Amino acid sequence: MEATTFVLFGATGDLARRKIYPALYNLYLDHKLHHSFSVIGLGRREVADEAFQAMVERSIRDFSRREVNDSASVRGFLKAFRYNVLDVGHTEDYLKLLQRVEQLEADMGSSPNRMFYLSVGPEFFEPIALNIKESGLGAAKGWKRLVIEKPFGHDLQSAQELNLKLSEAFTEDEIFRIDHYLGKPMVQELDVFQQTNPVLHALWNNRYIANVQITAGETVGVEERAGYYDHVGALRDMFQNHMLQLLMMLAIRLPKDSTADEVRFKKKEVMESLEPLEEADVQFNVIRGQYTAGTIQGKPALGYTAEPGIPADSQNDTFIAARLQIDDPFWKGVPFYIRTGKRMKEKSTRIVIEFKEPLKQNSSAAEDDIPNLLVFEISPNEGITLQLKARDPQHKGKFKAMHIDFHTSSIEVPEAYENLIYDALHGDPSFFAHWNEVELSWKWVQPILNAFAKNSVPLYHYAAGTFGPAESDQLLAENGHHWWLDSAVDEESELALPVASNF
Ligand SMILES: NC(=O)C1=CN([C@@H]2O[C@H](COP(=O)(O)OP(=O)(O)OC[C@H]3O[C@@H](n4cnc5c(N)ncnc54)[C@H](OP(=O)(O)O)[C@@H]3O)[C@@H](O)[C@H]2O)C=CC1
Ligand SMILES: O=C1O[C@H](COP(=O)(O)O)[C@@H](O)[C@H](O)[C@H]1O
Repeated sequence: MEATTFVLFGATGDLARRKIYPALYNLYLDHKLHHSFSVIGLGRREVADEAFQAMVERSIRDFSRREVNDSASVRGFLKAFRYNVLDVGHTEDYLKLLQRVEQLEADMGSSPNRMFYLSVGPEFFEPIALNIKESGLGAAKGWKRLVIEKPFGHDLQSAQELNLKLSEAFTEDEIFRIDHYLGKPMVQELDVFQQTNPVLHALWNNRYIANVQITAGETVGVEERAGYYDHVGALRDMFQNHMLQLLMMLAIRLPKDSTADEVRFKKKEVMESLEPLEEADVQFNVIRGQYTAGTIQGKPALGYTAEPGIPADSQNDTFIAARLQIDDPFWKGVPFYIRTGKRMKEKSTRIVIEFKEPLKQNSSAAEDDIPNLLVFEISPNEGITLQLKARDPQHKGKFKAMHIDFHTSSIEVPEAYENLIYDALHGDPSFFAHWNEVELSWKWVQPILNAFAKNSVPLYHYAAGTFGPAESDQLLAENGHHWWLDSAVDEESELALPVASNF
């Protein structure tokens, strides 16, 4: 890794405190940062370097996955941090920043490699990129990179406009669009499992797979983000980016040791093969939901429209489930079911692959209740479970579920932001969203946005603490399928996902 100046816009914000500083600290502890690595934090408020370092220290104490108890390490880490006042719209602030960056590079004797991280509201992405160009901050001899947070646009047109503007200041190779789901370790493993394991490689197609189910359930509601969330909804907040990225990562078929370019090319192919949804067909393939009052883990939860800051007549989607089809030789005929929602029964992101059962049509209904599944637990717990249908030795003629399990402990596993920041520092774009993917995702989602905007799709309600509206079950039932493992939290179920002993 080369010496780098990490220029952080939005250094006093929530994301920086909760994710970016803890990630940098863990990279530092793992000796994954260059000894000349330095950070210049930016924001409008006046903060002295020492006060900024104290803020960073608080953040790592509050949010690092590892205990912070070695004061020498903490001091060594904090030495890298400085702060400058910068208002996004003030061109003179960029010139002051340039002076400071150049001075720092000269003091450190390091090459002018600059990573600009935009941890600010999306309305600032464009002016910042253009000011970086015009101030000369982006004109040094070393490399420059732009790391940009979501949301990347509000719809297809705004995303295209934003991309055009950014490309005036940065080339595609220099833009690293963060989708933090791509940084989750289990997501980064998906292509490896499929490429390197001959069993999985052989089964990864429509001959053996009946359907794929991708769920990202959250127990939280809108929290303090009512203003943002009510204009965005589950479709833009989670589905267009994180959920479609999970679909791409699962569906790509890669040769061994693929390059970043190959990964991105294959992901683009998946998106191009996704059967488009006409606006008139949205109602048949997409379920729009909104939570009402309910109970989550024994605690009462307000309904969405009773949340502070949400209009009483809001039609916003807090849940979405969709049925998608990939029209390529590997996946044709395999439905991909995707759902995500707030205020659901459990916090869990997982992918469930249900295998076909050749003899199913001849078997009894009871036997049909035990499918052969491969489950990738992505977060907050991480693991893989293979559920096999087995004979029940205690009940002759009956079957039961047998589980083969692997789980990891969250302390050992790097946080998504550690992986992503490390990759961006190394210039590895494999786990960042290429513009092609982002544009194709918006294209696929646009008819749904249109249908929602016209209210031509029903808004179904679900009680907080459930798995979403009953209509989402119906969506799968139409194809003879069933959301598996919803019953994982139901102790009486035979399909209970075993709790890993080493968590
Ligand atoms: N928070 C999260 O968990 C996540 C956030 N994101 C994205 O990350 C980005 C940042 O989010 P978050 O940290 O929550 O936002 P916050 O509102 O907490 O922080 C915003 C930051 O921007 C700075 N800022 C605001 N206005 C200006 C301005 N005119 N000039 C310079 N700096 C300014 C603020 O500093 P000051 O007030 O000192 O100017 C502050 O540091 C957003 O794009 C968000 O969508 C993405 C995923 C998760
Ligand atoms: O990007 C977002 O993701 C979080 C969920 O992330 P996770 O890593 O906890 O699964 C979601 O709460 C938020 O609304 C969304 O903007």
